[in-house]
This record gives sequence, C-alpha cells and structure tokens, in this order.
Amino acid sequence: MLDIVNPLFRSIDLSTVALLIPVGVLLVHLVPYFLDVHGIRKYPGPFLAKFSDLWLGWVCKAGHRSEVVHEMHQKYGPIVRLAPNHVSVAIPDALGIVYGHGNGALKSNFYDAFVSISRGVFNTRDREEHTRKRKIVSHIFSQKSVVEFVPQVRLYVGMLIKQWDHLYDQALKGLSGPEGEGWRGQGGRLWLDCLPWVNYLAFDIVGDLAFGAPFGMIEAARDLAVVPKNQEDAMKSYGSSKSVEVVEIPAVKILNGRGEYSMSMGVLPPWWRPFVRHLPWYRKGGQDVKSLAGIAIMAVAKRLATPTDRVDLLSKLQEGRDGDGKPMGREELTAEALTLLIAGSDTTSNSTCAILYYLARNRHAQDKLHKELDEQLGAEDELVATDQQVKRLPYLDACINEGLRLHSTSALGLPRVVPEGGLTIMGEYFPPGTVLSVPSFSIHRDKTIWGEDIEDYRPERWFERDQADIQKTFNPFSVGPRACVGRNLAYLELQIIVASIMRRFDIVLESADQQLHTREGFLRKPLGCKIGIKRRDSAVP
Ligand code: HEM
Repeated sequence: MLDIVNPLFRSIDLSTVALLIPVGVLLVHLVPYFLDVHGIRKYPGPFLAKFSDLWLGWVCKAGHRSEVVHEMHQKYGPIVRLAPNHVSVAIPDALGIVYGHGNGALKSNFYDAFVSISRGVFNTRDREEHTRKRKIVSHIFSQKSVVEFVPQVRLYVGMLIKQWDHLYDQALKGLSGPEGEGWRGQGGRLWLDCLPWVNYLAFDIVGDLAFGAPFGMIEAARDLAVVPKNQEDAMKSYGSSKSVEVVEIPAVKILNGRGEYSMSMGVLPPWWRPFVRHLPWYRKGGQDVKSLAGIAIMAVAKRLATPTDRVDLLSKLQEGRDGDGKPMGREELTAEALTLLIAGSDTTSNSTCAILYYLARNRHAQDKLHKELDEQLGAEDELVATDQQVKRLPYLDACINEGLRLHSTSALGLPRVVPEGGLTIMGEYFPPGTVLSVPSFSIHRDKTIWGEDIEDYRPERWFERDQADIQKTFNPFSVGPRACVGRNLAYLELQIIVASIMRRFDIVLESADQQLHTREGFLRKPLGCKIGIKRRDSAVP
C-alpha cells in the first residue's frame, strides 16, 4: 500500500500543495453558500458572515457583539445572517417561537465551549438530561425556597454598607485610600468605583450560598479566592483527610477571562476549537476555566469531607433527587455548584452596577426612588431592607427593570437549533438545523414596544406602556424551559441590594456625560463605574 501512496505523494510538488490549500479553503466556504441547504442565503448580513464563522468570531473577540449585531439590524432589517448557519431575528414575537416551551428548539453546539468538569444544567444540550437536571435544581429556586436565603443576602449587603460607611467617614476627613485601592474623599463625598464592590458582594453571597462559605471579598476589600494548586490532587482528595496545596486567585478576573474565552470558542466551528485553543490568548482563557473549576472542586470536597446541617444551595443540591429518586454523584454535584457560581455571581453584579450608574445619572429617578424608600421604609430603622419591605416598592421595581432593559447583562441572542418540522416566524420558514437567536439588546430597544426615547433611562415607562407588550418583550432572564432558573433569587437580591444602598446613600457621577463602558463575553459587563457617595443622614451639605 505504502509503495503505491509514496510515489503518488512524491509526484505532488510544493507549488501544487500551495495551490491546493487556498482552493480547498475557498471550496469549504463557497460550496455550502451555493448549496444553501438551510435556505438562508436570501437573508442579508455582513459579506464575510455569508461564507464563514470568522466574522462572528472576530466580532465576539472584540467585545461588543450586541452593539454590532444591533447596528446590523438597523442596516439590514429584523432578520440578519450572522454566520453561514446562524440567523439573528430581532422581532419580539420570535422570543416565544424560538425559546418557548414545547417548540423543541435545543441549545446549539455553542454551549459545548462552556463545559468544564462535566455538563451542568446550563450547558447540557440533550433535552432528557436537561429535564432531569432542571427538576433537581428548580425546586431550590422556587419563590418559597429562596426566602430561606434572605439572611445570607442581607448579611453581605449589611457588610458592604458598613464598609462604605467606614470609607465615607474617612473621606469626610479628607483622606484617600492607599495607591491601588481607588477611593478618595472630595467635596463632602466618598468617590469610588462601585463595580469591584458589587462584584465582591455578589461573589460573597453566591460563595456562601453555593459553597458554604463566603470568599471574604467584602471584608478584605479585594478580589480573592483560594483554589487547589493541582486540580487532579484535589479531585482525588474527596472524602479523605489528605491536605491539598492551595493558591490564591482573583476569582472575578478569572470569571471574566473564562466568559470571554468560552464565548469566542463557542462561535467557532467545533473542528476549529482544538487548534485555536493553543493560541496564546485562548491558552490563557483555558487556564482561567481550570482555575475557576478549582474553586468548586475544593468547596465540594470540603463539604463532603465535613457534612453540616447548614441550609444552602449546596445542601439542597445534595438533597435533590431525580425522577428515579437518585441523588447527584460527586462530579455532577461539583459541576452544578460551579454552574451556580458562574450563573449567579457576575450576572447580579453587572446588573447592580448598571442600575446604580443609571440612578446616579438620572437625578429625577433617584429623587423619586428616595421618596418611595423614605415613605415606605422610613420608620423602620434596619440597615438592610427585608424581603417583606421590598415587596411593596413599585418604583424600585421600575428602576430595576429599566436598568435591566437598557443594560441586559445577557444581551446577545442565545443560539438555538431549529427542530424537526422547522419554525416559522412572521411568515419566514426556517428549516430544521438552522441556528436562530433573538438578541435581547435589540428587542429591548424596539421603539414600537418601548417608545421613541428607548435610550433614555425612564422608569416611568413601566407604568405607561402596554403591560402585555412589555411582559412579552422584556427578556433579561430569557424565557421557556431554559430561562434563568435562579430568577427569583436574582430579583430578590437586586431588590434588597438597590433598596438598601439607595436608602442610605445619595450617588452622583463624576461628570454628567460619564458613559458606562462595557465589554461583552457571554455577558455584557460594565468595565467600571466611578460614583460619588454621600450618606443621606449626613449633616454635610
Ligand atoms: C440579574 C441576575 C441574572 C440574570 C440577568 C440571569 C440571566 C440568565 C439568562 C438570560 C439565562 C439563560 C441563558 C441561556 O439560555 O444561555 C440564565 C440561565 C441560568 N441562570 Fe441566571 N441570571 C441571573 C442570576 C442567576 C442566579 C442568581 C442564579 C443562581 C444562583 C442563576 C442560575 C442560572 C442557571 C442555573 C441557568 C441555566 C438554566 C437552564 O439552562 O436550565 N442565574 N440566567
């Protein structure tokens, strides 16, 4: 056999190979375009996106996917081709069709890039496996269950407020933080970047709930987590008394790196991924994935080695049973605890940061919120609002919702594969196998639903617009069987955090036109938000 092949290869010279490679690459991209098996060639979009996933890959890596896709919709209309087999549909009614219960569309292979340890409820694509996992996880987040987590949420919100109180007192004395800590006193206000602080808060809450102990970020006023130096050793140490060597890592930073890495990988064809992951930027992201998994491995190992009667997400995951009455094995338990850390931390902190930014920027809304908080909670002198108190604050909800509308941290269109039988949206038929997505960023800016002033932060619109239209179009937590399972907890956290901070403080921006700069991986994250804080009970004018 070799005798036949070798002469054949010898007869192909280098110049032929040099010619064959580009011709091959060209054919791989042109043939699917002309065959058009999914019938989507008719949809407009960026030129390169018709032939290759590279366009979307490049846009994602640059960190502004939602804005760019929104521009494409403004240029080409509500249906835009983003990649050879991916169509973005910026039509509110498409939400129910693409994501709704019973339509059969599954998550695309984009989500394979988010798997670490093993598949969790977020990145499981198989319907049956997802139903099994979701059954275990969803009862943890029922309205009734999440109330059990309120004490932990309030504890860390109280710690954050005390830290700000302490810095505020120092700021009034004209002091500033040491180099690198980034706070200063000026003009009767404490000036700081609220983003790291709300990150510490969200991580401490979810660390406590999902892993049995906070990371201790608020107390230390810095981004830190302890992980095993070697993950395999840590996995092996389950249930044994063997000690594991640990290192300290900046968890928030690593979570960001992991999100950008998985996102950029996810939009590439699966056969590219093994090659791309060796490039320097991707190698670093791969390391972030491992480091983050280390946090869950260590926490779960600790819990299994030292059982406790504490009620938290981890204990509830341990108690959870599937339809056959079986509990999760330790690997699955670790993967789900990691899922909750990832899904429940910076989603909440990005949203909190954006809401504080918009309130600081809009004096009218802030004054109105202060009035509601004073009238409704004024006589009750607890430092942190309770779950009972936040239930009766309609303007607070409007402030939160308007922030989630303008800065949906989950802003991009979540990709789903059209099932057998196809899907029809506004008379357009999409055959099975086509990937569709509906971008929240764009539908949250649909003028027919939200009004002409879509870029303005105006909580009042929540009382003015058609409620049915709003409910159908507001999509921060997604809809259907894959919608956010932690929504009840997330919303309760936002209510308690925003009510407590805003009741105590008056906040302003450094300048009236200060922008909220963002970078998008899987989530759209603020890069920072400098605010000037004044205690509302302060005698300082
Ligand atoms: C403001 C905060 C939050 C926002 C905006 C948010 C948003 C979302 C969105 C849009 C999805 C769908 C993702 C997709 O289909 O790819 C999702 C899924 C999920 N979220 Fe949240 N989330 C928040 C907080 C939380 C919290 C606090 C937890 C739990 C501690 C959580 C747990 C999950 C899980 C486990 C999933 C996967 C559900 C499934 O696929 O069945 N989220 N979230």
